[in-house]
This record gives sequence, C-alpha cells and structure tokens, in this order.
Amino acid sequence: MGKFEVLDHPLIQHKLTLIRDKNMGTKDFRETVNEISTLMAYEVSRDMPLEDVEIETPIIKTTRKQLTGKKVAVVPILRAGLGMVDGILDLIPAAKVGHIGMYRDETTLKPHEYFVKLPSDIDQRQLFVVDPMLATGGSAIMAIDALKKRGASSIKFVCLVAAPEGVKALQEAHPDIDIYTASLDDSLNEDGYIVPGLGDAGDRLFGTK
Ligand SMILES: O=P(O)(O)OC[C@H]1O[C@H](OP(=O)(O)OP(=O)(O)O)[C@H](O)[C@@H]1O
Ligand SMILES: O=c1cc[nH]c(=O)[nH]1
Ligand SMILES: [Mg+2]
Repeated sequence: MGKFEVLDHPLIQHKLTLIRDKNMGTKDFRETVNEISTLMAYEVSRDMPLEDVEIETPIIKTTRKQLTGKKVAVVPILRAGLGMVDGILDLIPAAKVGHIGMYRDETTLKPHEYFVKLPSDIDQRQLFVVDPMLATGGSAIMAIDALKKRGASSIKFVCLVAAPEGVKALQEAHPDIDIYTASLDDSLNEDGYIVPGLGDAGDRLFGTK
C-alpha cells in the first residue's frame, strides 16, 4: 500500500484555514492555494533521491549531493488542479506539465474525462497528480487510470482537502500510489461536497459562480 500523509506543517494548516473562509475572494483564494501548493511540494519531494557528485568550490574539490532519479511532471486535473501548478513549479521549475480534463456530473457525481494532453515521456517521470479536492475519489481514480493506461508508473496524488470516502476509494483502486493531503476532513454531504471543506474549488479559483 502507498503512503497516506496529512501534511500538518503549521504554515500549511494556517493557510488552509484561511481559504476555507467563504468570504475570501478569488484573488486571495488563488494566491493562497498557490502558496499552500509550494509548501506541499516541499514536503512531497522529501524522498527525492540524491547522488554524489564531484564539484570544485573556490577552496577545494569535494563530493556533494545532487538530485538524481526520475524527472518530474505535474499533472493537474482540470479545472481546479490548475490552481496548484504554479506553486509547485516555483520549487520544481524544470517539471513538465500534463493536463487531464475531468468534470463531475452534478447529479450522478460520476466523473467524465474531456481532455488529455501529456508529455511524451510520462512513463519515465515521477508524476505529481494535483487536484485540491478528493471527494468521492471518482475523478482522481479515472485520471490515474488514464495515466497508467499511457504508461505512467510512479504517481503521487496531492490534494488540499480529502474526504475519508475518497481516500478509501482511491487506495482501493490504486494501492500503489502515494496520497498527500493538507487535511482529512469529516465526511461528504448529500450533494457530494466535502464537509467542512471549502466549497467548489474550481468556482472559487476562477470566479465562476
Ligand atoms: O472526488 P470527486 O467526487 O470526483 O470530486 C472531486 C472533483 O470535483 C471537482 O472538480 P469539478 O468536477 O467541480 O470540476 P472543476 O474543477 O472544473 O470545477 C474537484 O476539483 C475534483 O476534480
Ligand atoms: O467539496 C467539493 C467536492 C468536490 N469538488 C469540489 O470542488 N468541492
Ligand atoms: Mg468544480
């Protein structure tokens, strides 16, 4: 079974509380989601492998560490996942970005895929699949199905808020992936929204309500 981690750094927790407030406007919401995503990228990249490399400082030759292993691609689940991309690229600027478009039918809560555009070498890359909300888990499961079908094998899923139902479903469907969230919330309501949650992340990021 992959990891399941709640990233409880105080800065992440504080900023998450700020964006839960229904009175926060689009500009501040977008900026703060990016800030949280940068902090989460720092935590999620903790286990990136290092190798020894010989360098020469102005003083002596020495052997020090540099990153090795798979290069990264960030894969936002559209639309709301887009809100996390720039914050992650601030820390990992050389990462490629793939896009998976997914919307959840408001009545059935079933996800529908409408767009997939990925770097050609996703089978060689460490993927960070990002979406602020893991609710029923349907969208994340379908997005990761689409990635695996195209050869992806190293996948971390990063969200801001997760419902217990979504975590369970995602772990059952894809037991090999690591899941990182800033919060494990209480439950889902009858409309499929996370409680307490932060509302509709896509609408709040893009002002579409
Ligand atoms: O776990 P699930 O039950 O599948 O729900 C979570 C999905 O719902 C939201 O997207 P939405 O369908 O609202 O699309 P949007 O990002 O374009 O607003 C959210 O960003 C996730 O992708
Ligand atoms: O609470 C939720 C659930 C799904 N999608 C959202 O944007 N918010
Ligand atoms: Mg939405």
